[in-house]
Amino acid sequence: MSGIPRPGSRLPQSSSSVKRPRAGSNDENAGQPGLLAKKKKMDPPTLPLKKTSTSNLSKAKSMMNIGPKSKVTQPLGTSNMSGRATNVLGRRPGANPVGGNTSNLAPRTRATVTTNAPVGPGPGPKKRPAWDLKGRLEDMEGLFASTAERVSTLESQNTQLKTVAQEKETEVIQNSEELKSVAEERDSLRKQIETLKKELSEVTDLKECQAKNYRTQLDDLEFKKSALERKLKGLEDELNARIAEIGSLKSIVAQSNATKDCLEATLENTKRHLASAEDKLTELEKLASQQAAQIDQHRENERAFETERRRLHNTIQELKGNIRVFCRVRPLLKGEVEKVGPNIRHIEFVSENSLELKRIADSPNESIASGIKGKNSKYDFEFDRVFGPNAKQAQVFEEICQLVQSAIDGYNVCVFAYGQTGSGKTFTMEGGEEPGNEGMIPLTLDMIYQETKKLEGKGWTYKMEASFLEIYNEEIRDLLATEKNLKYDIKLTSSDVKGQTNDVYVSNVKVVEVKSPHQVTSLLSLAHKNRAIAATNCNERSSRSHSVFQLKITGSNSITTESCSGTLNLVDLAGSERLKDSGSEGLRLKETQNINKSLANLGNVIMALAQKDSHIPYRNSKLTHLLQNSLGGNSKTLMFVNVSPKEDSFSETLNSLRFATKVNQCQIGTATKKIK
Ligand SMILES: Nc1ncnc2c1ncn2[C@@H]1O[C@H](COP(=O)(O)OP(=O)(O)OP(=O)(O)O)[C@@H](O)[C@H]1O
Repeated sequence: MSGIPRPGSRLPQSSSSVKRPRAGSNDENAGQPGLLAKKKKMDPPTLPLKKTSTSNLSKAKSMMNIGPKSKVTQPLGTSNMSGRATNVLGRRPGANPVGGNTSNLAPRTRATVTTNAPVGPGPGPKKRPAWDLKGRLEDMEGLFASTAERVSTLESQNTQLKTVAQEKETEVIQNSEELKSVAEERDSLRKQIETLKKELSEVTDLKECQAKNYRTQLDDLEFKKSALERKLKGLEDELNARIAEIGSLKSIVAQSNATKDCLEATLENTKRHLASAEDKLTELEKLASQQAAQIDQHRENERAFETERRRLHNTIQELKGNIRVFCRVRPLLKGEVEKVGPNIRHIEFVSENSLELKRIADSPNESIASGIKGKNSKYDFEFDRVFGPNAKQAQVFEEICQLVQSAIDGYNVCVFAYGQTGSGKTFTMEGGEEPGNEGMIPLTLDMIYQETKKLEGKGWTYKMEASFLEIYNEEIRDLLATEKNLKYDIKLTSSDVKGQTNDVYVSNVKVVEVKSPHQVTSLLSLAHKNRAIAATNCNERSSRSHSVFQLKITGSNSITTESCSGTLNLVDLAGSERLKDSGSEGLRLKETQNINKSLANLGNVIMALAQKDSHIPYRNSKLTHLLQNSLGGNSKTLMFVNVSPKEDSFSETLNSLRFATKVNQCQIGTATKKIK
C-alpha cells in the first residue's frame, strides 16, 4: 500500500515503517490470496508515487525554506510529524488543502513575515535597520519575487499533488469499492461459512445418525456374521462328513466297478449259458407239452379213479351197513370223581367195538328197572365202535369222516346223538368250550372245506348251505331265525323231472350259505343264544329238545359236467330218560312224553326200514318226518349212543345200549347217490 493512510487508519511513522501485509499475517486481507494478488497488481504504480510524493514534499520544504528551527507554527506544505492525524499533505481533516487556494496562503505568509521569522534556509539576510526602508523594500521585493516563484512552484507542485491526490482518491475509491466488494465477498463468505457450518453440523448430525445406524447395522452384521460363522462351521462339518461319505462312496463305486466288471464277465458267461439253456428250453418245452398231454391223461385217469373211489367207498359203507352205531362213554366229571372216585366200575371196555355193563352190588341209589337181572349181572354189547372216556373228539371224528366224505360225494347222511340227559350228546356234536374240544359239527365243516378245496383241482365246485332247527314239544323252531313268529312246516318238493317228491324242506327256515369253516362258530353261538331266549335254563332246554343241524352240499364238475347233492344231518337228540324215572308232571310230563314218542318213533322207523315195511311211519313225529330223506334206502345213518359213566344211571345206560343194539341190528337197504 502507498504511504497514503486509509481513512480512519493511523498515519505511518515513515515510509519505511509502512507495513506490507504478509501472507499468513493477521491482517484482514490475510488468507485472501485473490485480494492480495489484486493489491499486488495495484502496488507497483503506488510505490514510485510514494517516493515521488516524499521527494516532492522535501522539495516543497526546501523551496519554502522551512526548517526545524522555523518559528512558523503551521508551516505550509509540511506534514505533521508529531503523528497526529493529518492527510497526505500534512493537513488535518477540515484544513484547507495545500495549493487549494493561494489567496488563503498569502495572508498567512504575510502574517509569518510580519513575525520577522527567518524564511528559507541558511542564515538569511542581515537585519536592516529600521530606517533602511529601501533595503527593506528591496528585501521585501526579493522575498516577494522568490515567494512568488516558490508559489508558482508550489502551485505546479500543488497541481501535481492534486493530480496525485485525484489518482489516489480514485485509487482510494477503487480500493474502497474493492474493499466493499471484498467485505461483501467476505460477508458472503462468512455467510457461506455459516451455511457451511450449519450444513457441516447437519452433516455431522446426519453422520452421527448414520454412524449410529451403521453401528446398529454393524451389530446386526456382527450377529449375522457370528450366526453365519456358526452355520459355516456346521456346513464345514457337514462338508467334511460329505467328503468322508464321498470317500466311502468312491470306495463303494470302486468296489461296484470291480463287481460290475465281475458281473459283466458273469453276464457274458451267463449269456453263453443262456444260449445253451434256450436250446435246452426248447427241448424241455417239447418235453413239457408231451408231459402236459400225459398230465391231462393222468387227470382224466384221476377223475375216473375218483369216480371209482366213490363207488368203492360206497361199497365199503354198504358192506359196513347203512346204519352204524358208535358207543361213547364220557369221562367222570370233576364233581362226580369227588363223589365216587376216578374209576368207572360198572362199564368194562372189552374191545374197540364191545363193552360189558355190570351191575355193581353196592351201587348207590339204583332202582331196579324192569328187565334188569339181579345183582352182579353182566350185559355185553357190541357196536361198530366203542369209545371210552379218554377218547378225544378228533379220534371220534376219524371214524365218522367216511360218512362226511359220502355227504360230499352226494349221499344223504344222518348222524344222531342218542342218550340220557348229561351223557355227552351236545359235547359230541357241538364240542366243549376249550380249544381242541370241537365237536362233530365244526370238525365236519372243516373237513368238507378241505376236501372241496382239493376237489376244485379236479373240476368240482361246491356250495354249502346250513340251517339249524330245534324240535321242542313237536314244534319246529329256527335256531338261526332273525325274525319272530314265523310258522315252520315240513314240506316236500319235487326234485326231478318226473315230479317225484323227494326233497324235504322246512318253510320259512333260515338257510345260511357257509363260506368258511369259522362261520360255523358264529352259527352255533347264534343257535345257543336263541335257545337261551326260549328257556331260562339253556341246558335244561337243550336236554328237552332235539336239535338238527342240516348242511346241504351241492357240487358240480365243469369238466365232467357231473353234479351231486347231499344233505348232512347232525342231530342232538333230547334226553332219553324214562318217564317213570324222571318223575315228571305238568309241562315236564308233556315234554317227556313228546321226547319218548319221537324217540320211540325213530326206533319204529328204523325197524320198518329194516323189515322193509311198505309203510314207514315217518310222519308220526316231526323228527322222523324232517329226517325222512336221511333215513332210508338212499342214505347213511350213524348213531352215537352216549353213555353216562355214573353208576346211578345204570338203568338209563342199559336202556340206551339196548335201543342202540336194536338200531345196530337193522339193515336198511342200499344207499344211493344223488348224481345227475
Ligand atoms: N367226552 C367228554 N369229555 C369231557 N367232558 C364231557 C364229555 N362228554 C360230556 N362231557 C361233559 O359232560 C357234561 C354233560 O354233557 P352234555 O351237556 O354234552 O350232555 P347232553 O347229553 O348233551 O345233555 P343234555 O341232554 O342235557 O343236553 C358237560 O359238562 C360236558 O362238558
